[in-house]
Amino acid sequence: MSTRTPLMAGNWKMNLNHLEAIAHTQKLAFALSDKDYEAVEVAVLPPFTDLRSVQTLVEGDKLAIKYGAQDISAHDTGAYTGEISGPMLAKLKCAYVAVGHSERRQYHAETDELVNAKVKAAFKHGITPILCVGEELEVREAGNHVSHTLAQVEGGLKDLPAEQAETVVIAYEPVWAIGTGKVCGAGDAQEVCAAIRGKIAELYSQELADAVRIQYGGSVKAGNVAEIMAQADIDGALVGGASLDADEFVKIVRFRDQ
Ligand SMILES: O=C[C@H](O)COP(=O)(O)O
Repeated sequence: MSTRTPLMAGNWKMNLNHLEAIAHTQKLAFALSDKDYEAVEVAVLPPFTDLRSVQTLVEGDKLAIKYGAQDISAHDTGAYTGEISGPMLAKLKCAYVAVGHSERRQYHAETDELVNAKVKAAFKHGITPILCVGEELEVREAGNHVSHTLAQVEGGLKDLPAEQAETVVIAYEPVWAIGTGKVCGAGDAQEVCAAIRGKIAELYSQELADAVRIQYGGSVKAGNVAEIMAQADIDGALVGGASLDADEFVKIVRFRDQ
């Protein structure tokens, strides 16, 4: 297990309307205690339409839960119908934003170049990007998963100054393990996460790479989180489906008890 503070983030994807978001966040807040927040940073990534409600709840009740968005526009303002900008997310005091999630890459044809622009847009507005990377099944079967993922890391971090790179969060999510119930073996996940840290060391320095948090994502549940978190280069989880069940997500946050 690493010495970096773990980040457990629930990516709700396109689930929960704003009323459900309030109820869900309240349930998490009720279950989690100071002891949990001392050991783990907890974040939720609701849909855009829920963010104001979650912000109101978190600020009103002074909750320690962090929140963020699932995507960000590369542009600050302008004629970009349907997009949500960094200044808008900053105004909602988002701490995090997922960038380059495989579902954005797959369904919205996001390239490494666009993902890099979004990473920079997040930092420009004081929001920490969670840069998502990972290979499709055919890439893994061809044995190219490490080089594929490292190219995404390099593309996503291109021209990023060291003071920003050291605070970025990387989420390694093998696409074939997302929402499928197929978990990447903890050792296999560790292999790629260690390679990601090595790539960051090559791009910046070992000291900087040692500070970066790398999450694993892909069918994380209470039943497998302890083994995943036992790996030296895994510093948290980006949780999809299981984060929609408050009791399950709390168990994931309490991975040391599982
Ligand atoms: O962002 C989260 C990941 O895509 C993982 O989703 P999952 O936990 O439903 O497999």
